[in-house]
Amino acid sequence: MLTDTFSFSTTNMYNKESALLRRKKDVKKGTKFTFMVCGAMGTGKSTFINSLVHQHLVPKRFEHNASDSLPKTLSFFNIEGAAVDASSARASFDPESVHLEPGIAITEYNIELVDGSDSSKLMLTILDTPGFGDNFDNEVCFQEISNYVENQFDSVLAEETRIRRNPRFEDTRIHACLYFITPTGHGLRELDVETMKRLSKYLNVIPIIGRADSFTPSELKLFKQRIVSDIARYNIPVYQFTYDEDEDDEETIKENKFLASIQPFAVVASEEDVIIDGVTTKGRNYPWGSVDIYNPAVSDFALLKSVLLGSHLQDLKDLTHDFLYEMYRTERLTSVTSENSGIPSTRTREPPSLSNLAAITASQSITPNNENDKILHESLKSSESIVQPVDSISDKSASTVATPTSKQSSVFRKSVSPSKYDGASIASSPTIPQQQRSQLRILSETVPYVLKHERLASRQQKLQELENRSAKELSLRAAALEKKATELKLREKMLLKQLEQGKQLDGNASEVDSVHIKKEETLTNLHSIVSNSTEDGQK
Ligand SMILES: Nc1nc2c(ncn2[C@@H]2O[C@H](COP(=O)(O)OP(=O)(O)OP(=O)(O)O)[C@@H](O)[C@H]2O)c(=O)[nH]1
Repeated sequence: MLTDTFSFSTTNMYNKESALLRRKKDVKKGTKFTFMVCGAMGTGKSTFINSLVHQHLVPKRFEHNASDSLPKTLSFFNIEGAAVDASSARASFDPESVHLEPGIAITEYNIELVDGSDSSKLMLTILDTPGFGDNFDNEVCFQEISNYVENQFDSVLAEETRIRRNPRFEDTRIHACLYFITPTGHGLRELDVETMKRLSKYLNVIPIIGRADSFTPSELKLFKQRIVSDIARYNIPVYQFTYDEDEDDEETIKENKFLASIQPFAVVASEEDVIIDGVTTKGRNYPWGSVDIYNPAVSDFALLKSVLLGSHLQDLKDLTHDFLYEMYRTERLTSVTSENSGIPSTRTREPPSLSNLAAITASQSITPNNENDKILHESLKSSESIVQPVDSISDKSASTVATPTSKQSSVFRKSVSPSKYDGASIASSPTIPQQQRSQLRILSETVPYVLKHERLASRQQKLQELENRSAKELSLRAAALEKKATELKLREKMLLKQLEQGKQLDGNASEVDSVHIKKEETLTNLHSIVSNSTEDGQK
Protein backbone atom coordinates (compact mmCIF):
# COMPACT_ATOMS: atom_id res chain seq x y z
CA MET A 1 0.00 0.00 0.00
CA LEU A 2 2.78 2.32 1.06
CA THR A 3 4.68 1.40 -2.03
CA ASP A 4 1.61 2.11 -4.16
CA THR A 5 1.12 5.56 -2.62
CA PHE A 6 4.78 6.31 -3.00
CA SER A 7 4.90 5.20 -6.57
CA PHE A 8 1.71 7.17 -7.30
CA SER A 9 3.05 10.33 -5.75
CA THR A 10 6.42 10.06 -7.49
CA THR A 11 4.74 9.43 -10.84
CA ASN A 12 2.57 12.46 -10.24
CA MET A 13 5.56 14.50 -9.24
CA TYR A 14 7.44 13.22 -12.25
CA ASN A 15 4.54 14.14 -14.55
CA LYS A 16 4.31 17.63 -13.06
CA GLU A 17 8.05 18.11 -13.32
CA SER A 18 8.20 16.84 -16.86
CA ALA A 19 5.37 19.20 -17.86
CA LEU A 20 7.23 22.06 -16.20
CA LEU A 21 10.45 21.07 -17.85
CA ARG A 22 8.74 20.78 -21.18
CA ARG A 23 7.28 24.27 -20.82
CA LYS A 24 10.66 25.68 -19.82
CA LYS A 25 12.20 23.90 -22.76
CA ASP A 26 9.59 25.35 -25.12
CA VAL A 27 10.35 28.86 -23.90
CA LYS A 28 14.03 28.06 -24.26
CA LYS A 29 13.52 26.69 -27.74
CA GLY A 30 11.61 29.80 -28.74
CA THR A 31 8.93 30.45 -31.32
CA LYS A 32 9.60 29.20 -34.79
CA PHE A 33 8.65 31.25 -37.78
CA THR A 34 9.49 30.75 -41.44
CA PHE A 35 8.99 33.18 -44.26
CA MET A 36 10.04 33.30 -47.89
CA VAL A 37 11.04 36.25 -50.04
CA CYS A 38 10.23 36.16 -53.69
CA GLY A 39 10.44 38.67 -56.50
CA ALA A 40 12.48 39.79 -59.47
CA MET A 41 16.18 40.58 -59.08
CA GLY A 42 17.22 43.91 -57.64
CA THR A 43 13.89 44.63 -55.94
CA GLY A 44 15.60 44.97 -52.55
CA LYS A 45 14.94 41.55 -50.98
CA SER A 46 18.40 40.95 -49.53
CA THR A 47 18.65 44.50 -48.16
CA PHE A 48 15.21 44.13 -46.57
CA ILE A 49 16.15 40.87 -44.83
CA ASN A 50 19.43 42.28 -43.57
CA SER A 51 17.66 45.40 -42.26
CA LEU A 52 15.05 43.21 -40.57
CA VAL A 53 17.56 41.10 -38.66
CA HIS A 54 20.14 43.86 -38.12
CA GLN A 55 22.81 41.69 -39.66
CA HIS A 56 24.47 41.17 -43.00
CA LEU A 57 22.84 37.76 -43.29
CA VAL A 58 22.07 37.57 -47.01
CA PRO A 59 24.94 38.51 -49.31
CA LYS A 60 24.08 40.65 -52.28
CA ARG A 61 24.42 39.16 -55.72
CA PHE A 62 28.04 39.01 -56.93
CA GLU A 63 29.21 40.41 -53.62
CA HIS A 64 32.89 39.81 -53.01
CA ASN A 65 33.98 37.71 -50.04
CA ALA A 66 30.46 36.34 -49.73
CA SER A 67 31.64 32.74 -49.69
CA ASP A 68 31.87 32.75 -45.87
CA SER A 69 28.13 33.04 -45.50
CA LEU A 70 26.94 30.60 -48.13
CA PRO A 71 23.37 29.58 -47.47
CA LYS A 72 21.97 26.08 -47.38
CA THR A 73 20.36 25.19 -50.71
CA LEU A 74 17.15 23.29 -50.08
CA SER A 75 16.22 22.66 -53.67
CA PHE A 76 17.13 23.88 -57.10
CA PHE A 77 16.15 23.45 -60.70
CA ASN A 78 18.77 24.05 -63.32
CA ILE A 79 17.79 24.42 -66.93
CA GLU A 80 21.02 24.81 -68.81
CA GLY A 81 23.67 23.99 -66.33
CA ALA A 82 24.08 27.56 -65.08
CA ALA A 83 24.34 26.72 -61.40
CA VAL A 84 21.92 28.77 -59.43
CA ASP A 85 22.56 27.08 -56.11
CA ALA A 86 23.02 30.52 -54.64
CA SER A 87 26.65 29.85 -53.87
CA SER A 88 27.68 30.39 -57.46
CA ALA A 89 24.76 32.63 -58.40
CA ARG A 90 25.64 35.17 -55.76
CA ALA A 91 29.36 34.73 -55.28
CA SER A 92 30.82 35.83 -58.57
CA PHE A 93 29.89 37.22 -61.93
CA ASP A 94 30.78 34.91 -64.77
CA PRO A 95 30.40 36.67 -68.13
CA GLU A 96 30.61 33.32 -69.91
CA SER A 97 27.40 32.07 -68.36
CA VAL A 98 25.22 35.19 -68.47
CA HIS A 99 23.40 33.95 -71.55
CA LEU A 100 22.36 30.73 -69.79
CA GLU A 101 19.02 30.50 -68.02
CA PRO A 102 19.65 30.28 -64.29
CA GLY A 103 16.67 28.17 -63.23
CA ILE A 104 15.77 28.70 -59.59
CA ALA A 105 17.04 27.74 -56.15
CA ILE A 106 15.49 27.84 -52.71
CA THR A 107 18.05 28.76 -50.10
CA GLU A 108 17.75 28.89 -46.35
CA TYR A 109 19.09 31.28 -43.72
CA ASN A 110 18.56 30.70 -40.01
CA ILE A 111 18.81 33.29 -37.31
CA GLU A 112 17.80 33.56 -33.69
CA LEU A 113 16.35 36.87 -32.53
CA VAL A 114 15.96 37.69 -28.85
CA ASP A 115 13.33 40.12 -27.68
CA GLY A 116 15.01 42.59 -25.35
CA SER A 117 11.88 43.16 -23.26
CA ASP A 118 11.16 39.58 -22.13
CA SER A 119 14.15 37.62 -23.49
CA SER A 120 11.82 35.48 -25.58
CA LYS A 121 13.41 33.91 -28.60
CA LEU A 122 12.30 33.89 -32.19
CA MET A 123 13.86 31.18 -34.34
CA LEU A 124 13.61 32.73 -37.74
CA THR A 125 14.04 30.77 -40.94
CA ILE A 126 14.22 32.87 -44.07
CA LEU A 127 14.01 31.33 -47.52
CA ASP A 128 15.34 33.18 -50.53
CA THR A 129 14.59 32.32 -54.16
CA PRO A 130 17.60 33.34 -56.29
CA GLY A 131 16.92 33.02 -59.99
CA PHE A 132 13.21 33.76 -59.65
CA GLY A 133 11.92 35.71 -62.66
CA ASP A 134 15.27 35.57 -64.50
CA ASN A 135 14.28 32.84 -66.93
CA PHE A 136 12.60 33.16 -70.31
CA ASP A 137 9.98 30.71 -69.15
CA ASN A 138 9.42 31.15 -65.42
CA GLU A 139 7.14 28.13 -65.20
CA VAL A 140 10.06 26.28 -63.58
CA CYS A 141 10.04 28.83 -60.76
CA PHE A 142 6.37 28.26 -59.94
CA GLN A 143 6.88 24.52 -60.19
CA GLU A 144 9.94 24.45 -57.95
CA ILE A 145 8.38 26.60 -55.23
CA SER A 146 5.06 24.74 -55.38
CA ASN A 147 6.86 21.39 -55.20
CA TYR A 148 8.88 22.54 -52.23
CA VAL A 149 5.81 23.78 -50.33
CA GLU A 150 3.87 20.62 -51.19
CA ASN A 151 6.75 18.52 -49.90
CA GLN A 152 6.65 20.30 -46.55
CA PHE A 153 2.89 19.78 -46.34
CA ASP A 154 3.33 16.12 -47.29
CA SER A 155 5.86 15.61 -44.50
CA VAL A 156 3.39 16.97 -41.95
CA LEU A 157 0.59 14.86 -43.42
CA ALA A 158 2.75 11.76 -43.28
CA GLU A 159 3.72 12.54 -39.68
CA GLU A 160 0.08 13.07 -38.71
CA THR A 161 -0.96 9.70 -40.05
CA ARG A 162 1.82 7.78 -38.29
CA ILE A 163 0.85 5.85 -35.19
CA ARG A 164 4.25 6.25 -33.60
CA ARG A 165 5.32 9.84 -33.90
CA ASN A 166 8.84 10.92 -34.59
CA PRO A 167 9.85 13.03 -31.57
CA ARG A 168 12.46 14.76 -33.69
CA PHE A 169 10.00 15.72 -36.42
CA GLU A 170 10.54 19.27 -37.62
CA ASP A 171 7.72 21.30 -39.09
CA THR A 172 9.27 23.16 -42.01
CA ARG A 173 6.14 24.75 -43.44
CA ILE A 174 6.41 28.33 -44.65
CA HIS A 175 4.14 30.76 -42.81
CA ALA A 176 4.38 33.77 -45.11
CA CYS A 177 5.70 34.78 -48.48
CA LEU A 178 6.81 38.38 -48.98
CA TYR A 179 6.36 39.07 -52.66
CA PHE A 180 8.45 42.04 -53.85
CA ILE A 181 6.65 43.82 -56.67
CA THR A 182 9.00 45.43 -59.19
CA PRO A 183 8.70 49.19 -58.57
CA THR A 184 7.63 50.12 -62.09
CA GLY A 185 4.80 52.45 -61.04
CA HIS A 186 2.51 50.83 -63.62
CA GLY A 187 0.73 48.18 -61.57
CA LEU A 188 1.27 44.44 -61.58
CA ARG A 189 3.12 42.65 -64.35
CA GLU A 190 1.98 39.27 -65.65
CA LEU A 191 4.75 37.56 -63.66
CA ASP A 192 3.54 39.24 -60.44
CA VAL A 193 -0.09 38.23 -61.05
CA GLU A 194 0.77 34.67 -61.97
CA THR A 195 3.20 34.16 -59.07
CA MET A 196 0.99 35.62 -56.37
CA LYS A 197 -2.02 33.73 -57.66
CA ARG A 198 -0.24 30.39 -57.75
CA LEU A 199 1.58 30.77 -54.43
CA SER A 200 -1.52 31.98 -52.57
CA LYS A 201 -2.81 28.44 -52.79
CA TYR A 202 -0.12 27.35 -50.34
CA LEU A 203 1.22 30.49 -48.71
CA ASN A 204 0.10 33.69 -47.02
CA VAL A 205 1.29 36.05 -49.73
CA ILE A 206 2.04 39.60 -48.59
CA PRO A 207 2.71 41.97 -51.52
CA ILE A 208 5.47 44.51 -50.93
CA ILE A 209 6.77 47.47 -52.88
CA GLY A 210 10.53 47.52 -52.45
CA ARG A 211 12.75 50.59 -52.99
CA ALA A 212 9.79 52.82 -52.23
CA ASP A 213 12.00 55.91 -52.09
CA SER A 214 12.11 55.90 -55.88
CA PHE A 215 8.56 57.35 -55.89
CA THR A 216 7.17 60.74 -55.02
CA PRO A 217 4.25 60.56 -52.53
CA SER A 218 1.66 61.03 -55.29
CA GLU A 219 3.34 58.43 -57.54
CA LEU A 220 3.43 55.96 -54.67
CA LYS A 221 -0.25 56.56 -53.93
CA LEU A 222 -1.17 55.93 -57.56
CA PHE A 223 1.04 52.83 -57.75
CA LYS A 224 -0.60 51.40 -54.62
CA GLN A 225 -4.07 52.07 -56.06
CA ARG A 226 -3.14 50.30 -59.30
CA ILE A 227 -1.82 47.29 -57.39
CA VAL A 228 -4.92 47.09 -55.22
CA SER A 229 -7.19 47.25 -58.25
CA ASP A 230 -5.09 44.63 -60.11
CA ILE A 231 -5.28 42.32 -57.08
CA ALA A 232 -9.07 42.68 -57.12
CA ARG A 233 -9.36 42.39 -60.92
CA TYR A 234 -7.28 39.22 -61.15
CA ASN A 235 -8.78 37.81 -57.98
CA ILE A 236 -5.49 37.19 -56.19
CA PRO A 237 -6.11 35.82 -52.68
CA VAL A 238 -3.32 37.68 -50.88
CA TYR A 239 -3.16 37.88 -47.08
CA GLN A 240 -5.91 40.12 -45.73
CA PHE A 241 -5.99 42.13 -42.52
CA THR A 242 -9.55 41.21 -41.62
CA TYR A 243 -11.44 41.65 -38.37
CA ASP A 244 -14.68 40.62 -36.78
CA GLU A 245 -16.76 43.53 -35.49
CA ASP A 246 -18.50 41.23 -32.97
CA GLU A 247 -15.54 39.25 -31.65
CA ASP A 248 -12.45 41.45 -31.90
CA ASP A 249 -11.59 44.22 -29.47
CA GLU A 250 -11.65 47.83 -30.58
CA GLU A 251 -7.88 48.11 -30.79
CA THR A 252 -7.54 45.04 -33.04
CA ILE A 253 -10.30 46.34 -35.32
CA LYS A 254 -8.65 49.76 -35.56
CA GLU A 255 -5.22 48.25 -36.20
CA ASN A 256 -6.44 45.87 -38.90
CA LYS A 257 -8.53 48.58 -40.57
CA PHE A 258 -5.43 50.77 -40.76
CA LEU A 259 -3.20 47.94 -42.04
CA ALA A 260 -5.78 47.02 -44.69
CA SER A 261 -5.94 50.65 -45.81
CA ILE A 262 -2.19 51.01 -46.38
CA GLN A 263 -1.62 47.74 -48.22
CA PRO A 264 0.60 46.97 -50.08
CA PHE A 265 3.45 47.89 -47.75
CA ALA A 266 5.97 50.22 -49.38
CA VAL A 267 9.38 49.80 -47.78
CA VAL A 268 12.69 51.57 -47.87
CA ALA A 269 15.49 49.36 -46.57
CA SER A 270 19.14 49.92 -45.81
CA GLU A 271 22.02 48.41 -43.93
CA GLU A 272 23.84 51.72 -43.62
CA ASP A 273 24.06 53.76 -40.44
CA VAL A 274 23.05 57.39 -40.89
CA ILE A 275 22.83 60.25 -38.41
CA ILE A 276 19.55 62.13 -38.51
CA ASP A 277 18.94 64.91 -35.97
CA GLY A 278 21.92 63.65 -33.98
CA VAL A 279 20.52 60.13 -33.73
CA THR A 280 22.16 57.14 -35.43
CA THR A 281 19.70 55.01 -37.31
CA LYS A 282 19.48 52.82 -40.40
CA GLY A 283 18.86 54.91 -43.45
CA ARG A 284 19.87 56.06 -46.89
CA ASN A 285 21.95 59.10 -47.70
CA TYR A 286 21.19 61.14 -50.79
CA PRO A 287 22.89 64.26 -52.15
CA TRP A 288 19.93 66.27 -50.89
CA GLY A 289 19.44 64.62 -47.48
CA SER A 290 18.88 61.37 -45.60
CA VAL A 291 15.96 58.99 -45.11
CA ASP A 292 15.34 57.04 -41.93
CA ILE A 293 13.92 53.62 -42.87
CA TYR A 294 11.89 53.62 -39.63
CA ASN A 295 10.18 56.92 -40.48
CA PRO A 296 6.52 56.00 -41.13
CA ALA A 297 6.09 59.06 -43.33
CA VAL A 298 8.41 57.60 -45.97
CA SER A 299 8.60 53.87 -45.30
CA ASP A 300 6.33 51.09 -44.01
CA PHE A 301 9.40 49.13 -42.88
CA ALA A 302 8.78 49.46 -39.13
CA LEU A 303 5.12 48.60 -39.57
CA LEU A 304 5.84 45.52 -41.65
CA LYS A 305 8.46 44.39 -39.17
CA SER A 306 6.05 44.58 -36.26
CA VAL A 307 3.28 42.84 -38.25
CA LEU A 308 5.54 40.05 -39.41
CA LEU A 309 7.51 39.36 -36.27
CA GLY A 310 4.97 40.52 -33.72
CA SER A 311 1.27 41.28 -33.99
CA HIS A 312 0.34 38.93 -36.85
CA LEU A 313 2.97 36.21 -36.46
CA GLN A 314 0.58 33.80 -34.75
CA ASP A 315 -2.24 34.60 -37.16
CA LEU A 316 0.05 33.76 -40.10
CA LYS A 317 0.99 30.48 -38.44
CA ASP A 318 -2.61 29.64 -37.62
CA LEU A 319 -3.76 30.36 -41.14
CA THR A 320 -1.00 28.20 -42.56
CA HIS A 321 -2.02 25.29 -40.38
CA ASP A 322 -5.77 25.72 -40.12
CA PHE A 323 -6.58 26.84 -43.60
CA LEU A 324 -3.83 26.45 -46.22
CA TYR A 325 -2.52 23.13 -44.97
CA GLU A 326 -6.03 21.91 -44.20
CA MET A 327 -7.17 22.64 -47.76
CA TYR A 328 -4.13 20.87 -49.12
CA ARG A 329 -4.65 17.89 -46.83
CA THR A 330 -8.29 17.51 -47.83
CA GLU A 331 -7.43 17.75 -51.50
CA ARG A 332 -4.55 15.29 -51.12
CA LEU A 333 -6.50 12.66 -49.27
CA THR A 334 -9.47 13.09 -51.58
CA SER A 335 -7.23 12.60 -54.59
CA VAL A 336 -5.73 9.43 -53.09
CA THR A 337 -9.23 8.16 -52.28
CA SER A 338 -10.72 8.98 -55.65
CA GLU A 339 -7.78 7.45 -57.49
CA ASN A 340 -8.40 4.24 -55.64
CA SER A 341 -12.11 4.31 -56.25
CA GLY A 342 -11.81 5.30 -59.91
CA ILE A 343 -13.45 8.71 -59.27
CA PRO A 344 -11.61 11.39 -61.23
CA SER A 345 -9.43 13.55 -58.98
CA THR A 346 -10.12 17.22 -58.43
CA ARG A 347 -6.39 18.04 -58.40
CA THR A 348 -5.38 20.15 -61.33
CA ARG A 349 -1.82 18.84 -61.43
CA GLU A 350 -2.03 15.07 -61.36
CA PRO A 351 0.64 13.19 -59.48
CA PRO A 352 2.58 10.89 -61.83
CA SER A 353 0.95 7.57 -60.97
CA LEU A 354 -0.95 6.52 -57.97
CA SER A 355 -3.44 4.24 -59.62
CA ASN A 356 -1.78 1.07 -58.45
CA LEU A 357 -1.58 1.61 -54.75
CA ALA A 358 -1.09 -2.10 -54.05
CA ALA A 359 1.99 -2.20 -56.28
CA ILE A 360 3.41 0.90 -54.65
CA THR A 361 2.98 -0.38 -51.16
CA ALA A 362 4.27 -3.83 -52.16
CA SER A 363 7.47 -2.19 -53.40
CA GLN A 364 7.76 -0.54 -50.00
CA SER A 365 7.54 -3.99 -48.35
CA ILE A 366 3.93 -3.40 -47.22
CA THR A 367 1.58 -5.84 -48.85
CA PRO A 368 -2.00 -4.74 -48.63
CA ASN A 369 -4.27 -7.16 -50.41
CA ASN A 370 -7.46 -6.17 -52.18
CA GLU A 371 -9.37 -6.32 -48.95
CA ASN A 372 -6.86 -3.97 -47.33
CA ASP A 373 -7.10 -1.68 -50.30
CA LYS A 374 -10.81 -1.48 -49.77
CA ILE A 375 -10.35 -0.76 -46.08
CA LEU A 376 -7.78 1.91 -46.90
CA HIS A 377 -10.22 3.51 -49.27
CA GLU A 378 -12.84 3.56 -46.54
CA SER A 379 -10.42 4.81 -43.91
CA LEU A 380 -9.17 7.58 -46.17
CA LYS A 381 -12.75 8.61 -46.71
CA SER A 382 -13.43 8.68 -43.01
CA SER A 383 -10.02 10.12 -42.16
CA GLU A 384 -11.19 13.68 -42.52
CA SER A 385 -13.20 13.32 -39.39
CA ILE A 386 -10.77 11.07 -37.54
CA VAL A 387 -7.17 11.97 -38.24
CA GLN A 388 -6.45 15.41 -36.93
CA PRO A 389 -3.13 17.13 -36.36
CA VAL A 390 -1.47 16.98 -32.98
CA ASP A 391 -0.15 19.89 -30.98
CA SER A 392 3.41 18.72 -31.45
CA ILE A 393 3.14 19.38 -35.17
CA SER A 394 1.64 22.80 -35.00
CA ASP A 395 3.45 24.55 -32.17
CA LYS A 396 0.42 26.70 -31.44
CA SER A 397 -1.63 25.64 -28.46
CA ALA A 398 -4.66 23.42 -29.05
CA SER A 399 -6.98 26.13 -27.84
CA THR A 400 -5.95 28.55 -30.55
CA VAL A 401 -8.13 27.14 -33.26
CA ALA A 402 -8.43 29.70 -36.07
CA THR A 403 -10.39 32.74 -35.14
CA PRO A 404 -12.91 34.33 -37.46
CA THR A 405 -10.48 37.22 -37.96
CA SER A 406 -8.52 34.98 -40.28
CA LYS A 407 -9.31 35.14 -43.96
CA GLN A 408 -11.62 32.51 -45.45
CA SER A 409 -12.88 31.81 -41.94
CA SER A 410 -16.10 30.37 -43.28
CA VAL A 411 -14.29 27.33 -44.63
CA PHE A 412 -12.46 26.44 -41.45
CA ARG A 413 -13.16 23.01 -40.07
CA LYS A 414 -15.00 22.57 -36.82
CA SER A 415 -12.79 22.62 -33.76
CA VAL A 416 -12.06 19.26 -32.20
CA SER A 417 -11.23 18.73 -28.55
CA PRO A 418 -7.47 18.37 -27.91
CA SER A 419 -7.63 14.69 -27.01
CA LYS A 420 -9.18 13.90 -30.36
CA TYR A 421 -6.22 15.48 -32.13
CA ASP A 422 -3.91 12.78 -30.97
CA GLY A 423 -3.79 9.95 -33.48
CA ALA A 424 -1.99 7.66 -31.04
CA SER A 425 -4.63 8.01 -28.38
CA ILE A 426 -7.34 7.29 -30.93
CA ALA A 427 -5.56 4.15 -32.00
CA SER A 428 -5.37 2.81 -28.47
CA SER A 429 -8.75 4.02 -27.28
CA PRO A 430 -11.02 1.11 -26.27
CA THR A 431 -14.12 3.05 -27.40
CA ILE A 432 -13.09 2.86 -31.04
CA PRO A 433 -14.21 -0.32 -32.76
CA GLN A 434 -11.63 -2.87 -33.78
CA GLN A 435 -12.32 -2.47 -37.51
CA GLN A 436 -11.86 1.29 -37.36
CA ARG A 437 -8.62 0.83 -35.48
CA SER A 438 -7.27 -1.52 -38.13
CA GLN A 439 -8.40 0.95 -40.78
CA LEU A 440 -6.45 3.64 -39.01
CA ARG A 441 -3.39 1.45 -38.74
CA ILE A 442 -3.45 0.69 -42.46
CA LEU A 443 -3.98 4.34 -43.19
CA SER A 444 -1.11 5.42 -41.00
CA GLU A 445 1.16 2.78 -42.49
CA THR A 446 0.25 3.40 -46.08
CA VAL A 447 -0.20 7.15 -46.50
CA PRO A 448 3.42 8.09 -45.66
CA TYR A 449 4.66 5.57 -48.24
CA VAL A 450 2.20 6.79 -50.85
CA LEU A 451 3.32 10.37 -50.29
CA LYS A 452 6.96 9.34 -50.35
CA HIS A 453 6.39 7.44 -53.56
CA GLU A 454 4.58 10.40 -55.09
CA ARG A 455 7.45 12.70 -54.24
CA LEU A 456 9.97 10.30 -55.74
CA ALA A 457 7.83 9.77 -58.82
CA SER A 458 7.41 13.51 -59.30
CA ARG A 459 11.18 14.02 -58.97
CA GLN A 460 11.77 11.18 -61.39
CA GLN A 461 9.31 12.69 -63.85
CA LYS A 462 11.11 15.99 -63.62
CA LEU A 463 14.45 14.32 -64.28
CA GLN A 464 12.93 12.41 -67.17
CA GLU A 465 11.63 15.66 -68.65
CA LEU A 466 15.07 17.21 -68.24
CA GLU A 467 16.68 14.19 -69.87
CA ASN A 468 14.21 14.28 -72.77
CA ARG A 469 14.85 17.96 -73.26
CA SER A 470 18.62 17.44 -73.22
CA ALA A 471 18.30 14.51 -75.66
CA LYS A 472 16.19 16.63 -77.99
CA GLU A 473 18.67 19.46 -77.75
CA LEU A 474 21.56 17.07 -78.41
CA SER A 475 19.87 15.56 -81.45
CA LEU A 476 19.16 19.06 -82.79
CA ARG A 477 22.79 20.01 -82.27
CA ALA A 478 23.93 16.77 -83.92
CA ALA A 479 21.67 17.47 -86.91
CA ALA A 480 23.04 21.00 -87.17
CA LEU A 481 26.60 19.67 -87.02
CA GLU A 482 25.85 17.09 -89.70
CA LYS A 483 24.40 19.78 -91.93
CA LYS A 484 27.49 21.89 -91.38
CA ALA A 485 29.73 18.89 -92.18
CA THR A 486 27.84 18.24 -95.44
CA GLU A 487 28.15 21.90 -96.36
CA LEU A 488 31.87 21.80 -95.63
CA LYS A 489 32.30 18.67 -97.75
CA LEU A 490 30.48 20.33 -100.64
CA ARG A 491 32.65 23.38 -100.26
CA GLU A 492 35.75 21.23 -100.20
CA LYS A 493 34.63 19.48 -103.40
CA MET A 494 33.96 22.81 -105.02
CA LEU A 495 37.35 24.12 -103.99
CA LEU A 496 39.06 21.00 -105.31
CA LYS A 497 37.23 21.41 -108.59
CA GLN A 498 38.23 25.04 -108.74
CA LEU A 499 41.81 24.05 -108.00
CA GLU A 500 41.66 21.49 -110.80
CA GLN A 501 40.27 24.05 -113.20
CA GLY A 502 42.90 26.49 -112.02
CA LYS A 503 45.60 23.93 -112.78
CA GLN A 504 44.15 23.32 -116.20
CA LEU A 505 44.12 27.03 -116.87
CA ASP A 506 47.69 27.23 -115.66
CA GLY A 507 48.55 24.37 -118.06
CA ASN A 508 46.98 26.21 -120.99
CA ALA A 509 48.77 29.37 -120.02
CA SER A 510 52.09 27.57 -119.99
CA GLU A 511 51.26 26.16 -123.41
CA VAL A 512 50.58 29.69 -124.66
CA ASP A 513 53.88 30.71 -123.08
CA SER A 514 55.72 27.95 -124.89
CA VAL A 515 54.15 29.01 -128.22
CA HIS A 516 55.15 32.52 -127.40
CA ILE A 517 58.69 31.36 -126.78
CA LYS A 518 58.66 29.50 -129.97
CA LYS A 519 57.48 32.65 -131.66
CA GLU A 520 60.22 34.53 -129.95
CA GLU A 521 62.56 31.81 -130.82
CA THR A 522 61.31 32.09 -134.44
CA LEU A 523 61.71 35.80 -134.25
CA THR A 524 65.16 35.39 -132.82
CA ASN A 525 65.88 32.89 -135.51
CA LEU A 526 64.50 35.20 -138.13
CA HIS A 527 66.50 37.97 -136.64
CA SER A 528 69.56 35.82 -136.60
CA ILE A 529 68.81 34.67 -140.18
CA VAL A 530 68.37 38.26 -141.20
CA SER A 531 71.48 39.34 -139.38
CA ASN A 532 73.32 36.33 -140.70
CA SER A 533 72.20 37.02 -144.28
CA THR A 534 73.19 40.68 -143.86
CA GLU A 535 76.55 39.62 -142.62
CA ASP A 536 76.83 37.18 -145.58
CA GLY A 537 75.90 39.96 -148.05
CA GLN A 538 78.53 42.26 -146.64
CA LYS A 539 81.04 39.53 -146.97
N1 LIG B 1 16.97 53.40 -53.31
C1 LIG B 1 16.88 52.22 -52.74
N2 LIG B 1 17.72 51.25 -53.06
C2 LIG B 1 17.62 50.05 -52.44
C3 LIG B 1 16.64 49.80 -51.46
N3 LIG B 1 16.80 48.53 -51.04
C4 LIG B 1 17.84 48.03 -51.72
N4 LIG B 1 18.34 48.92 -52.55
C5 LIG B 1 19.47 48.77 -53.47
O1 LIG B 1 19.03 48.03 -54.61
C6 LIG B 1 20.06 47.16 -55.06
C7 LIG B 1 19.55 45.73 -55.08
O2 LIG B 1 19.20 45.39 -53.77
P1 LIG B 1 19.21 43.89 -53.25
O3 LIG B 1 18.79 43.92 -51.84
O4 LIG B 1 20.49 43.22 -53.56
O5 LIG B 1 18.06 43.29 -54.18
P2 LIG B 1 17.62 41.76 -54.34
O6 LIG B 1 16.19 41.77 -54.64
O7 LIG B 1 18.10 40.95 -53.21
O8 LIG B 1 18.43 41.39 -55.65
P3 LIG B 1 18.87 39.93 -56.16
O9 LIG B 1 19.84 39.41 -55.18
O10 LIG B 1 19.49 40.23 -57.48
O11 LIG B 1 17.64 39.11 -56.29
C8 LIG B 1 21.24 47.36 -54.11
O12 LIG B 1 22.12 48.26 -54.70
C9 LIG B 1 20.60 47.97 -52.87
O13 LIG B 1 21.49 48.80 -52.16
C10 LIG B 1 15.75 50.85 -51.13
O14 LIG B 1 14.85 50.72 -50.31
N5 LIG B 1 15.91 52.04 -51.80
